[in-house]
Amino acid sequence: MANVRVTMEVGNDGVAVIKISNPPVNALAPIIIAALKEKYKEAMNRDDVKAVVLMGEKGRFSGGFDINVFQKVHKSGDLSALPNVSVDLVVNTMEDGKKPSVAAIEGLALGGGLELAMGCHARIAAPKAQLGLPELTLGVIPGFGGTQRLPRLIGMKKAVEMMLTSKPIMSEEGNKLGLIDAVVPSGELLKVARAWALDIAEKRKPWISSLRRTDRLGSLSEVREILKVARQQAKRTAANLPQHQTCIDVIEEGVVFGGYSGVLKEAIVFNDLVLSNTSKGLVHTFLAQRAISKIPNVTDIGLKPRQIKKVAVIGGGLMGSGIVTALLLGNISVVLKEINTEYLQKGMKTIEGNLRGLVTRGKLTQDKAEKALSRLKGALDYSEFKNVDLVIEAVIESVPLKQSIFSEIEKICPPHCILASNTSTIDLNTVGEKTNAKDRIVGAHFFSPAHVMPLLEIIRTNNTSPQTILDLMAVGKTIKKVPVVVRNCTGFAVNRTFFPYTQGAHVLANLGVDVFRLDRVISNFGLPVGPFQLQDLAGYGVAMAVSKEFAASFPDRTFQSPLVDLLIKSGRNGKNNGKGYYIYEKGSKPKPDLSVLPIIKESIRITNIMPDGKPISVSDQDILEMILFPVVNEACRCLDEGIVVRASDLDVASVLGMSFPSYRGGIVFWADLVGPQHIYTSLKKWSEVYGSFFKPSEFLEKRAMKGIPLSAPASTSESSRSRM
Ligand SMILES: C[C@H](O)CC(=O)SCCNC(=O)CCNC(=O)[C@H](O)C(C)(C)COP(=O)(O)OP(=O)(O)OC[C@H]1O[C@@H](n2cnc3c(N)ncnc32)[C@H](O)[C@@H]1OP(=O)(O)O
Repeated sequence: MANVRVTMEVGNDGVAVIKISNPPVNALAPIIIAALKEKYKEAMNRDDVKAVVLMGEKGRFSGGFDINVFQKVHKSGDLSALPNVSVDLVVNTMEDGKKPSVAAIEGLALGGGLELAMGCHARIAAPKAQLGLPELTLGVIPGFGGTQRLPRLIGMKKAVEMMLTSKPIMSEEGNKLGLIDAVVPSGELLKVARAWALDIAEKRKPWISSLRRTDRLGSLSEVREILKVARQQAKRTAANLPQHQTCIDVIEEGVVFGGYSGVLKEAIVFNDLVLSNTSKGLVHTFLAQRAISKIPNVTDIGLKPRQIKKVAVIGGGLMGSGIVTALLLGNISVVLKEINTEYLQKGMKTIEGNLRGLVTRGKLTQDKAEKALSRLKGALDYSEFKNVDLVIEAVIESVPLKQSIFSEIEKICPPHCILASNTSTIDLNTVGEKTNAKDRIVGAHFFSPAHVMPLLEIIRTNNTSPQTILDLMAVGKTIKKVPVVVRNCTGFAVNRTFFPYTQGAHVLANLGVDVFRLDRVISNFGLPVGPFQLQDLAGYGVAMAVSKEFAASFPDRTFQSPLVDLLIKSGRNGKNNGKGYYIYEKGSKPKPDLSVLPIIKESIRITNIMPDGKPISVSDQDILEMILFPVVNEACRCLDEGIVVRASDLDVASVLGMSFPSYRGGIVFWADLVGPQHIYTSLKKWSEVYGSFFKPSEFLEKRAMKGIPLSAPASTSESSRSRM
C-alpha cells in the first residue's frame, strides 16, 4: 500500500504540488480522498503556500472514484463507505478555499477525476488526455458536482451529450470547448500549471469558480428545450435505465435553483442510484470484464505472450472473412487460404466489403482500410504457411475435413505455430485427434459478424498448453476482443448456456403462446431481439445444425420442435430470403408475418403438448422466467463442470456473446438477484407439468436448498466434479 498515497511538495515559488498515487489509474479510493483533504488543509494553512497544483502520478490524472468501493456498498448495502467529497472536499476545501488550485492533467481525467479538476480554478492538459464523465455506464451519475460544473464550463448541449453517452473527449477538443484552459506539451505541463496557479493567486489571471458561472448555460427556455430532447432520446435508447432521466433532472435542478442546490440534489440521488440493481449489474460487468483475463496456471506462472506476426485463416466464408477482417484491423498480416479462385475472390470481396462498411459508418478512415488490405494475401495452397505463427481454421463443420486439414497443417507450419479451429460445435479433441500437436490445438470461437462482435471464446482441451492459451489471449486483445477461456464441451460456454433460450421459446410457442408476444417480452427485458427474430437473423440452417448437436449430447433436455423444419418446407429462410416469422424488406423494420400462424398451428398439432388441447395462460413475467430460467439451469451445469474459471466469466460471455443486458450484470449475476430458490422451485413445478426440459440441475438444487448464491466459488466437496 506504500504506493497508494497523496504527496505534497512545496516549491520555492510557493506552489504546493499535490500528487495522487494509486496505480494503475490513480483511482480515488477513500484513503486517497482522506489524504487529499489533509494535504489541501495543510496547503491552505501554510504561509509559504500561495497556490496549489493538483496532478496524478505516472502520467495519469485520475480514472475517477474507486469502483471497488461501489461493489463493497452493493454487497453490504451500507452507504457509509462513500466519503463526503462533493461538498466537503470539492466545494468547501478546493473551490471555495482561500488559495487557488490548478489541475495539471495528463493521460486521463475520468469521472470523479475530471470532477476534481473542474473544482480547480483552471485546467492545463497535456495533448491527447482523455476527459469524460462515464458514470452512467456504472448506473450512477457524476457525484462530485460534475452534473453542475460541466454545463457551466462547456455549455448545456455538449455537456448533456458527454454525460448521457459517457463518451470521453480529448484535451484538444476540451480546450476548444472551454473545459481546458491550455494544452501544452507533456514536458512543460507542470511548469505551466505552476505559473498559472501563481498568476491566479497574484490576480494576473481570473480566479474562476466553475459552480458560480452562468455565462455558458444559455436561457432557461433554451436549457429546457435541450433537456426535453435529451429526455426523449434517453427514453428510446435507455428505456430500462433510471440514471439517464435522473441525471437530466439533477442538471435541471441546478439551472433552476442554482449550482449549489444542484450539487446537493446530485449527492442525494447519487446515493439512491448506487443502491439500484442497475448499478449493481453495471459495476459487476465492469469488474467481471477485468477479472476474465486472469487465468490460474496460465497468466500467473511467469509466461510472456509470444509475438504473433503472421496468421493464416483457412476458409473465406462469412466467419473466415470476418476473422480475417478483425486480424487485419489489429495490424496483423494474414494469409487467407481457399480451395479455388472463385471462393478466394468471394472471400476477398467480403473482407473488402467489411472494411468499406466500417469506412462508410465513420469507424475507420479510408487510409487505414487500405493499409489493412495491404496486409492481406490470398493463397490456394499451403506454401505461405511455412512461417505463420497461428492458423485459424474456419471451414464447414465437417469432422473428416477438419481432421485432414489439421494433420496437413501440422506438417507444414513451424513447430511453434498455434493450430486453432473456429468450430462452434465439434469436440476439439476430435479435431486434433490425428495430430501429434495436441498441446497447440485450441478453439478460437468468434461470434458473427466476427469483425464486430467483441467476444472471443478460447477453448482449451486437457492437452492445450498454457503458452498456447496465453498467446491466443494476447491476439484476442490485439484485435480488441474480450477473450474468455473455457473448457471443451458441446456448445462450449456461450452456445451451451443459451441453447435452452431458443428451446424454451419453442416450448412456449408449442404451448400456444404467441411468438410475437414472446419476442416482445424478451426485448422489453433488454435483449436486442427476441428468440424468434434471432433465429430469423441467424438463419434456419444454423438452428437445425445446432439443435441436432444438442439433441445428441443432451437428449434429456432437448425439446424437439418441428417448427423450423416446417418453416423451411414452406419456403421461409428467415432474413436470408426476407421471409421468416417476420417479413424483412430493405429500408423498413421487420414486420410480424401473420401468415406464419398456420405453420405454428401445425407445429402445435404435431407436438400436442398443450394441456387439454388449449393454449396455456401466462403472464409476461411467466414468459420471461420460462425462457430464462432454463438458461440459468444450463449455466449451473457449466459451473458445476468447471467449463468456465469463475461464474462472472459466464456473465461477461452472456453480455458480449448473447447481448444479455449488461445492466442486469450477466446471466448468473441476474439469477442471484432473482434468487436461486425461486428459480429452482419454478423449474421444478414446470418440469412436473411440462416435462424434463425444465428439470432443475443438481447444482441449482443444492445451492437453492443451502441458500448459497450460484456465483459463489465451488466448495472443496463440490469441486470434485469440476474439471478446472
Ligand atoms: C463520484 C464519481 O462521479 C463516481 C466515479 O468517478 S465512478 C468512476 C468513473 N470512472 C470510470 O468509469 C473509468 C473506469 N475505467 C476505465 O474506463 C478504464 O479502466 C480506463 C480507461 C481508466 C483504463 O483503461 P485500460 O488502460 O484499458 O485499463 P483497464 O484494464 O480498464 O484498467 C486497469 C486496472 O485499473 C482498474 N480501474 C480502472 N478504473 C478504475 C476505477 N475508477 N476504480 C478502481 N479501479 C479502476 C481496473 O479494474 C483494472 O484493474 P486490474 O488491473 O486489477 O484488472
